[in-house]
Amino acid sequence: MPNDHDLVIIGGSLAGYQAALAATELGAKVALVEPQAHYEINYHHVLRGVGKITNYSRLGANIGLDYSQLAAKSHLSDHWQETILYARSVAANLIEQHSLANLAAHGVDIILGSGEFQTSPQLGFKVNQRLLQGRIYLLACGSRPAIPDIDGLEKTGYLTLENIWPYLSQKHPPGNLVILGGVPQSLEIAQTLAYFGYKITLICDQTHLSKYLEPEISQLLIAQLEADGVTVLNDIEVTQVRQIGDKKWLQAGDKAMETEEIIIATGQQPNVSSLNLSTVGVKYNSRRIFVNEHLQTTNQRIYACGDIIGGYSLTNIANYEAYTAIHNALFLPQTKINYQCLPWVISTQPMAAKVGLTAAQANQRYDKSRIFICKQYYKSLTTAQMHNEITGICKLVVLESGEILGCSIFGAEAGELINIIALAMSKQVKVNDLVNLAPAYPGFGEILSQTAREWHKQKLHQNHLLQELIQSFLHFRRDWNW
Ligand SMILES: Cc1cc2nc3c(=O)[nH]c(=O)nc-3n(C[C@H](O)[C@H](O)[C@H](O)COP(=O)(O)OP(=O)(O)OC[C@H]3O[C@@H](n4cnc5c(N)ncnc54)[C@H](O)[C@@H]3O)c2cc1C
Ligand SMILES: NC(=O)c1ccc[n+]([C@@H]2O[C@H](COP(=O)([O-])OP(=O)(O)OC[C@H]3O[C@@H](n4cnc5c(N)ncnc54)[C@H](O)[C@@H]3O)[C@@H](O)[C@H]2O)c1
Repeated sequence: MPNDHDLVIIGGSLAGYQAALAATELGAKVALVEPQAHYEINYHHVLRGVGKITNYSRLGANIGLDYSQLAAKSHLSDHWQETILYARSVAANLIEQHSLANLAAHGVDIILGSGEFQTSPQLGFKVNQRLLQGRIYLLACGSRPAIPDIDGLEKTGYLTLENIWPYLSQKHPPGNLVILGGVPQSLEIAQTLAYFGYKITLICDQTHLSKYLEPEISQLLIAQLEADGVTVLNDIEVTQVRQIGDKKWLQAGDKAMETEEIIIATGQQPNVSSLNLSTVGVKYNSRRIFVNEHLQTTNQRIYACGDIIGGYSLTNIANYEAYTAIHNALFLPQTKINYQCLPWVISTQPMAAKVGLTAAQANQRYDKSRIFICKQYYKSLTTAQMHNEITGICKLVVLESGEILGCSIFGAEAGELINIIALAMSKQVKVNDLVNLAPAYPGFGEILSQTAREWHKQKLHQNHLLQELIQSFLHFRRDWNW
């Protein structure tokens, strides 16, 4: 029996949206199933922009400008409601830009609702009494918070990163919050709320905030969060939670603490329960759906992308996976997923950004003697001094051949700079080419060429023969005026 659609996409987030648009533009017949009319926008990026303003007025006051009144007046908690309203208006614009109506206008068959797979009479996805029959299916249904098994937590109640905004938008939100878990979004939200005068305690059960960060960047990030007013308790596990009166009480290591609300941010779990996946032979566990390197699930006609396949819970990664899946689904499943050159950021202020391997990961994969670690600090940059953005570091992990294995940056513009390295890595540009980059001056791009130059220095330092050769050559030219 012929299929009605080339592709049926289940889930209409940004990744599902982009996949539907890309496939339609290629001429495919696409249906998209999504239970909600609007996709969710998180406010914290917009709020952080406003939060920065007080930081600037504080800086003005620090250097003796008559900003003291402004700094005092602009205590942001006084303007919380207005700022939330502003964030909502930005969100509304973004929602309109990525609306399902927009997709429908491009010819995508939009079905509002949630459904399930069935195998009889043939493979299909049943939603609102309608059976969608696609040649290929793409699962992009995302994930939801995974709640840790902590004594008393279910009874006491909690919020998650997904449902905090309606709660925090109330007229008198609580001023004292505990965030449990060090995922990128929890760090960003902790810092943003601290800008607005919230008393935030961030608890993470590991020594470093994340296993993906270079240890020195993790330390700088913790120091920055603390400087912004977040209390960071790392290497501590929360074991018990209780409600006492109108307060919540937590046992974290040997510390007992009281808070008004607990926000859980300890990882995600895939949205799989309602899809009837076992009937169609799609295997999964509590963390993810299993996919091969072409993003096919254990049923070859069903692909998956984004948070539902676990791994990196980030929008840019979900979008990359969506494009790869579309390509494989519509044509031949030949393109392999490769995360090596994909950048990711933690959008704190300043940002932490990374692509490729950390030094520790490189040391596990290669002989240590073949690896060069090049570091440079932001304080060495003219532009960093000019803009008072001197907190920061850039770290490059390079193979002896000059191949760039990875880069981690913490500092101003890190989220943009990392894209240059990601492109360099994907095009196999060597570290030498970064030395010759000649970035605009003054500018933060200088940190890349300065860090790359460290590779030259280290190479030369190691090679005594070359050092002597260069010395003799220069000596010869001086003496012979040649
Ligand atoms: C608070 C928060 C802040 C974040 N901030 C950032 C950030 O700043 N930068 C960044 O890169 N990443 C961020 N992320 C992560 C990012 O949102 C996800 O990695 C990304 O959205 C994953 O895309 P996805 O398509 O897999 O899933 P989702 O975006 O979760 O979308 C899944 C979609 O599927 C739909 N759906 C669910 N169940 C079904 C079903 N049964 N049938 C049909 N449809 C279904 C949902 O309604 C939803 O529209 C943030 C996440 C959170 C929770
Ligand atoms: N963390 C990052 O910097 C980062 C970067 C890129 C991608 N990701 C992706 O984000 C997702 C989650 O990342 P992860 O592997 O770091 O998180 P995870 O799921 O292993 O744990 C989430 C966080 O909560 C903390 N935590 C868990 N239980 C706790 C408890 N009882 N008390 C206190 N803290 C507790 C963990 O230490 C960790 O910081 C993964 O899909 C990962 O691939 C994370």
